[in-house]
Amino acid sequence: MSQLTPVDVFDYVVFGATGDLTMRKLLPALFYRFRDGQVPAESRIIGTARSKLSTEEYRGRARDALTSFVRPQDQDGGQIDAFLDLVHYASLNGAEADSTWSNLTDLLDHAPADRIRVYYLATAPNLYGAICENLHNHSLVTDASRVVLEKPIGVDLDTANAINDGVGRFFPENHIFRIDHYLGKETVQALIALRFANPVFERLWSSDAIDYVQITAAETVGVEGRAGYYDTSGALRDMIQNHLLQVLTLVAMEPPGSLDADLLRNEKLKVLHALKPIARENVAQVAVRGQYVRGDVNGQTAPGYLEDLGEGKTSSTETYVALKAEIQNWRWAGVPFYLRSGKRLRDKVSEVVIQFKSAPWSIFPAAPRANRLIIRIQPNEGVMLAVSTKDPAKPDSLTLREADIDISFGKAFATRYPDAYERLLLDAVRGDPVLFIRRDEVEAAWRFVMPVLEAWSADQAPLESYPAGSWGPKAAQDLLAASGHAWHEDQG
Ligand SMILES: NC(=O)C1=CN([C@@H]2O[C@H](COP(=O)(O)OP(=O)(O)OC[C@H]3O[C@@H](n4cnc5c(N)ncnc54)[C@H](OP(=O)(O)O)[C@@H]3O)[C@@H](O)[C@H]2O)C=CC1
Ligand SMILES: O=C1O[C@H](COP(=O)(O)O)[C@@H](O)[C@H](O)[C@H]1O
Repeated sequence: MSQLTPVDVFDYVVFGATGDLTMRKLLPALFYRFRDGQVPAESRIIGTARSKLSTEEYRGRARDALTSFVRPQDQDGGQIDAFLDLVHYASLNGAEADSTWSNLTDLLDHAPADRIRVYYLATAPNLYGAICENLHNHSLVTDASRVVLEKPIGVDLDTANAINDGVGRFFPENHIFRIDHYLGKETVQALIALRFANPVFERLWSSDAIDYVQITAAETVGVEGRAGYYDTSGALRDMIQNHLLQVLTLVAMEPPGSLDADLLRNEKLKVLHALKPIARENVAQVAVRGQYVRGDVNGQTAPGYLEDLGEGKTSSTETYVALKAEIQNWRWAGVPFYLRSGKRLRDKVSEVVIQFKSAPWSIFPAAPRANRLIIRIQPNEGVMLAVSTKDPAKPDSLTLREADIDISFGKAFATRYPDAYERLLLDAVRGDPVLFIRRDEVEAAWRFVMPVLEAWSADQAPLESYPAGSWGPKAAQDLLAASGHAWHEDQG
């Protein structure tokens, strides 16, 4: 069983409690932490949404969600019943001042004033400001209250600022927890450990030894049931502005003075500030956008994006992005960071590839391949270092062959990998913001991607197509080939 830090009794109030995120991620995550003994018995999980449901009806929905999204081997009936006893429901429209707020206040007024209260906003982000204002006006924001904001924080810099201003009027910054679930992934945190607990890597971690870096989040799924949201977003907003830039900051940041949340986030922010601004007129040279068309995924024909949207729909929303980022500082000058993310690609894989430079001179008949460090975020979590070694199949010569020093976390640590939300949901209860995004980080990330969004909305760069089940448009290979580089899967 996992070793978890005890937390105080809390009330977790989820706005958007009937939605996909709550059902698929939040309730299962809270259930796992309850099962593992971290949730004190007097705590409550209070769902709210406009749907008129009784607590019993909501518990029925929550039970269905747990049955669908908790691993069968973890579905202990007694534990699920005990967990559901903590669940309550209050029907209300969070965006309307005169809605049925008494359904919520009646529940919360029973709790001691100093009980930890987490308001988790899992609704459309344009409601965040109004919900916070209504919480305030109904005297529901106590000193022990915090608010968790789901992504996306806005669709551009201006809307992000409006959301942050709206929430910031009622919650101080240190009570605002902006979630990026990539930071909750064990392997993303393992990246921090790899870099700063192992000086052997840190000594090599710069342009002295590193040629280029690739950060990939590839998915085989399409837009599933979220086409309405996705078509207004696209891959740049959905994945690059947040998850991939966050991973980039962890790869590139200087060692913080400690694991203190602000010291760590200060270092991440410096990386975002050091990103070379992309001029609108250069977008086509450093960024590729694509949209999937009908193709073959694992032997099955998969529809194209427009078919996924529905008959007769047209759209120029990108489902794939590849981007060349550069960091203007002493450590990273001259080292491209290639980011890419897409839907309906060949494999589901999220990884960081550190491509080291070649040896300056080879004494072997065939030059050794440069070393490559791969941090597998998911699946097959682990760290691999590709090294050249003597080929034992050719005993008469010093012929080289590549082999991996392979630490598979699954083999090394026989433990269940918790879903990212488990850690983050309970970190918010503990008031620990280290794995959450500070407002200035959100703004810096938006500032970086804005010229790309603007150029694309003005059609200043082509929208490439790629077959479902491929690795994306050819233009993404060309982006790297222009500098003599190649994506991991093209390296042979
Ligand atoms: N689903 C996912 O995988 C992910 C989602 N997100 C983000 O999480 C948020 C929620 O997403 P998702 O669950 O998919 O969305 P859904 O559309 O499935 O759910 C939205 C929820 O909000 C409720 N709601 C809508 N309006 C109001 C209102 N005025 N007052 C109170 N409740 C309201 C809805 O219930 P009702 O109609 O009954 O009011 C419903 O429970 C979004 O910001 C999304 O971008 C982020 C990452 C992943
Ligand atoms: O935030 C999001 O992330 C998921 C991918 O998450 P992962 O943990 O499976 O890598 C993505 O499917 C979704 O579109 C996006 O909103």
